[in-house]
Parts: sequence; C-alpha cells; structure tokens
Amino acid sequence: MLSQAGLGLKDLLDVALVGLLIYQGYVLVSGTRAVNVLRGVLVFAALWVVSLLLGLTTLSYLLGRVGTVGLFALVVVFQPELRQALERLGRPRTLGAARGGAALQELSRAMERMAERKTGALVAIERRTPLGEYARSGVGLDAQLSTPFVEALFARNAPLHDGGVIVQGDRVVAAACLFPLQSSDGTYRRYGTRHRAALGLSELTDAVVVVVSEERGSIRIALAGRLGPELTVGELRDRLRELVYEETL
Ligand SMILES: Nc1ncnc2c1ncn2[C@@H]1O[C@H](COP(=O)(O)OP(=O)(O)OP(=O)(O)O)[C@@H](O)[C@H]1O
Repeated sequence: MLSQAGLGLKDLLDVALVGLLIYQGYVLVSGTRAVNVLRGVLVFAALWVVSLLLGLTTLSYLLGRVGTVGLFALVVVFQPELRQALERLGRPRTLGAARGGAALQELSRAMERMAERKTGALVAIERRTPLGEYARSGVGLDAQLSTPFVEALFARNAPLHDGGVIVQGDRVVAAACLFPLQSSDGTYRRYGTRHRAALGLSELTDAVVVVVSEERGSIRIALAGRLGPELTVGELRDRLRELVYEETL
C-alpha cells in the first residue's frame, strides 16, 4: 500500500518534471528561429508514429534513420542557441537580480535624460526568451550597463545610434540591432518604425522593450505586442523592476 502510494507520488513528480522541462524548452525556443524547426520536427515525428502504427515498414524504417541523422544535424545547427540555454541554466539568479536592479536604475535614468532631450531610443531587456538571434543582427558588445554608456550609444550621429540595444542582466550585449516590425494595420498604425519595432519584438518574445520617442519625448514600454502608457522615470524604474526581476525569478 505504502509502496503503491510512493510509486504514485513518484509518477506524479516524474510527469510534473517532464511537463516543466517541455515548458522551459518551449519558452527557450519561442521567438527564435528554432520554433519553426521544432514544428517541422513535430510533424516529422507524427508522420513516423503514424507509419509505425499503420505498419508501413519501409517508410517507418526510412523516417527512423533520417530522424537519427537529423537529430545530430540539429545539434550542430543550433549549437549557439544550445550554448546560450546552458549558460542561462548555470547563471546565478539572485546575484544577477541584485546587480540587475542597479542596472535598471541606470537604464531608467538614461531613458529619462534622452526623453528630456528628445533623443530617440529603443532598448530590449531579455527575460526568458534568448535574444541572441536579434543581437546578431547588430554589433556585439559586452559592456556594463551605465547611464552615460546608454546615452552615448543613442547620441545623434553616434555610429551605433540607429536600431535597438539589447540588455542581458547588467550587460549591454548588442547595439544597432534590427528588431522585427509589427504590421502597421493594427491599433498602432499612427506610430512610426521605432515603436513598431518595439511592438514586433515584444510580440515574438517575452522581452521588455523600452522606447523613447524622438518626436514626443515620451517613455513607454512595449510588452506582449502592446504599448503601455507614457511613464515618468520613477514609474519606469518600478515597472522594470517588477517585470524583469520579480516576474522572471
Ligand atoms: N526594425 C527596426 N529595428 C530597430 N530599430 C528600428 C527599426 N526600424 C526603425 N528603427 C529605428 O527607428 C528610427 C526611426 O524611427 P521613426 O521616426 O520611424 O519611429 P517613431 O516610432 O515615429 O519614433 P519617434 O517617435 O522616435 O520618431 C530609426 O532611425 C531606427 O533607429
């Protein structure tokens, strides 16, 4: 009886852990080029299972062989994403949160100063979805996030001012990045490309994207494909802390 109850609990734990792994895997790939490949792999696996069930021996043998080779090919093709995912697993979160909190303050101050001067800015803060794919579209950096550094990046005529900046924890990892544009036929039709790039990235990933408008001098956050209200620097700092370090931990 006892051992049966023990087995039942173990089974539940097993299922819960597998569920968690699948969810984490999904979060890691959503918004990256891997998501389409994953869909392809699922279709392939479904085809293989159907061919096995129907007893189509030649087809199931061929699909099984191709699948084995394909798995090795996937590891090679997605080597950068896999490395990033493993690094993420090993990163100490609480230490990151403490340093990240100070970094968010620096970022908020930079956004405030740029809003005052009406300097346009676009900054994406990575949460669970890796933004490596978008970082690779710009210029790779590995710099401590600070108010003057962010201001220098977006200064008019600065070589990297065009495009978006990507922040990972307390590091600026890329600048002049190209973000995907949200289509212009929705609610945000009147906004220009900077805002639509913020909306597009926030729609495809779970990143928190902060935009300073050059035209209006406003600061807003784009999240899950929606643009939030205009924020003061204090509101921005609190909202970022809440979104980046309370929801992610
Ligand atoms: N796909 C993109 N990814 C990242 N940044 C982009 C992208 N497209 C445009 N931008 C940035 O947006 C700038 C143009 O902003 P635009 O004036 O069209 O937008 P806006 O939403 O009206 O913003 P603003 O209120 O600041 O004028 C470009 O100079 C570039 O820096």
